[in-house]
Amino acid sequence: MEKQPRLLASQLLLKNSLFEVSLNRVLLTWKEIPTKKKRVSGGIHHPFKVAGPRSATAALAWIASLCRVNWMAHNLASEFFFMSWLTFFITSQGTSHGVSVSEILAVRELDVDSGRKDDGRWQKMPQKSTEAYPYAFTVSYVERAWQHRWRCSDVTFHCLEGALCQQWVQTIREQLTALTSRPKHLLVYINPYGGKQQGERIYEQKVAPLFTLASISTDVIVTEHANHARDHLRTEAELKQYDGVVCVGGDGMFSEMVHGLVSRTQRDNGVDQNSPEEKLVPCTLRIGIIPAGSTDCICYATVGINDPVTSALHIIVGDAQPMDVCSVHHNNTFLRYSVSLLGYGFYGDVLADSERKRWMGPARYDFSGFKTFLTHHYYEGTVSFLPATDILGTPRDKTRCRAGCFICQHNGQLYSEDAPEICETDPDVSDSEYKGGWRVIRGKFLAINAASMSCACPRSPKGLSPAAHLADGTTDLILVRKCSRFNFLRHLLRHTSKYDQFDMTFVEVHRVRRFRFTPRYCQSDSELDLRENGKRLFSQICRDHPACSCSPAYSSWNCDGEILPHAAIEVGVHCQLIKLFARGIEEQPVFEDLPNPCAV
Ligand SMILES: CCCCCCCCCCCCC/C=C/[C@@H](O)[C@H](COP(=O)(O)O)NC(=O)CCCCCCCCCCCCCCC
Ligand SMILES: Nc1ncnc2c1ncn2[C@@H]1O[C@H](COP(=O)(O)OP(=O)(O)O)[C@@H](O)[C@H]1O
Ligand SMILES: [Ca+2]
Repeated sequence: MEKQPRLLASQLLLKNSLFEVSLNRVLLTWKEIPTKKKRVSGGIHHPFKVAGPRSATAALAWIASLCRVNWMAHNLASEFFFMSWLTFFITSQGTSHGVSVSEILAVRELDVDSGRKDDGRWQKMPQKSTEAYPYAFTVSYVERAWQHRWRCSDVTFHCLEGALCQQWVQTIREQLTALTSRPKHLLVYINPYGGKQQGERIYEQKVAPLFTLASISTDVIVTEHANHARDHLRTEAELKQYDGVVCVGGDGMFSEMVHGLVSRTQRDNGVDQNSPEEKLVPCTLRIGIIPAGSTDCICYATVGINDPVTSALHIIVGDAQPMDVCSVHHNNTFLRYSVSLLGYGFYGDVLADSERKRWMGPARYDFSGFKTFLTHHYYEGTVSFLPATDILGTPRDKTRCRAGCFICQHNGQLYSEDAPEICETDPDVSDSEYKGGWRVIRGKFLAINAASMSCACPRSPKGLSPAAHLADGTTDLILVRKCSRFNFLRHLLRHTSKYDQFDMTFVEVHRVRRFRFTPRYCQSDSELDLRENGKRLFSQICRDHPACSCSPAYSSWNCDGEILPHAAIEVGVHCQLIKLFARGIEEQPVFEDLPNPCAV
């Protein structure tokens, strides 16, 4: 018979019950061995959950309170998850449990006599176990909680013999060492001023202990100024010694990481970033995000929640999620990269206004959003784009980009083969033209948004473009034409409800590979300075068009939370240029007889 050194099956004691514990290459399982003497009395017996309700009454009260909170928040998705969790809770009944080896975080021996684990933590041991089964080891593993949150759980097994205990610990450690995708050494940048200015505290209290538990060593840099992390990554950091880089902050901080890493990779490979047509070289190091910012949309859209512990656990287990990156150029000069939102008009104006109100923290976006909504400016210009017609998926799909997304895999392969550009015609659109596969649209726009991913965030859990994909090599170009304030409000509100924000006459959406924007009153490059010329043009336009609503000539581009210095830009998508320590949003169980709230 073939020898399987990693396979163990032992009778171990767990909370005063005997369990058969086994381990193979993919799963650690423990199953209660029924004994006639043993009788579970009083409520639901649930020996595995370390942090959870201890009796049936407590459990029901806990679930009821959470459901109530969810109901108040109108968050149906979380309720469905709770129902499925409840199913597990009742059916598990304390008899069997399984944990994927890939989700084991650590294993350590327990010094039963002193009640101390070998990592120095103290724990009270049950009296009976210590007498009969004097050796013990603890396995820490990932447990799924509500709304895509992950938590670290512990389970402690007791053994009759020391040798058996050691064999278990050693075998599990071997299994973990064999997981080559896990990082061992990380470079961490903390923005102490992001979001509510809690970055350092979040890292020290919630993340560092988990990294220590998982034997991950770190070099930590607390940034001293904006672009500190970007410049350090681009020029100084000795990247060879790290398995990944991590930022603690918001989307702006993540953007710094992307710029540092992508620029460094291009420089090392002799690629000129200033050429818009240049094929960029993908980065090998993965980026982790510990959310501590204002919007946290990258984290929310790649993990499903902006929760520091969840993100830390995704880093520890060594997840990898490829992501598209847009390059933004102006007149053959590189400006910036974007991974989430490129927004002209509404989102550009919101950002420009909110920058002056940083002291308000994350609420600045709501304040400036309200103000910008009231000003109701529109902007004239020409958008030309190259539709992505040869790929799977459209922006109006009901399917969503989720962990293991088939569309991202399929289109990713297609892009690596340099798919040809396809020319299409659409006679229905009167103000559009076609030039060599490019489509040209002129008009007055309240907003021009390009979403390379859904841009889901706590403000809009389905995002700006709910069907956008993280790694399909395209961006969804959303054009919101001039309309009444009431209609624009309806459009905005639909971002927060199940209704389709694109199903409105003044909104169109295209899945594109490249696009360009030229404002109507575009000046030659030398004289185009938004801030200086803006006021002059504003009055000129108003003189020329007395009936207009006094909109200025230019807005600014919001590029992942940074203002771009030019309005005329050219954008290209680079498929799967970077990788994150994430796996995409995991599907939550859906009950067949009920509508899936995530799918509307
Ligand atoms: C009426 C409610 C309307 C809600 C509409 C919400 C749509 C939200 C989509 C947000 C997409 C966010 C994309 C991410 C951008 C970030 O890269 C970037 C930087 O993030 P960081 O500061 O964490 O570094 N964040 C941003 O640019 C912030 C954009 C946030 C826009 C919030 C807009 C709120 C609008 C409120 C309008 C209120 C109208 C009320 C009328 C009665
Ligand atoms: N030490 C620092 N001092 C000032 N600004 C910083 C520092 N470190 C990073 N930044 C900048 O702060 C901006 C906001 O950071 P971010 O972490 O995204 O928070 P938020 O989500 O609140 O905007 C980013 O543009 C980043 O470049
Ligand atoms: Ca994409």
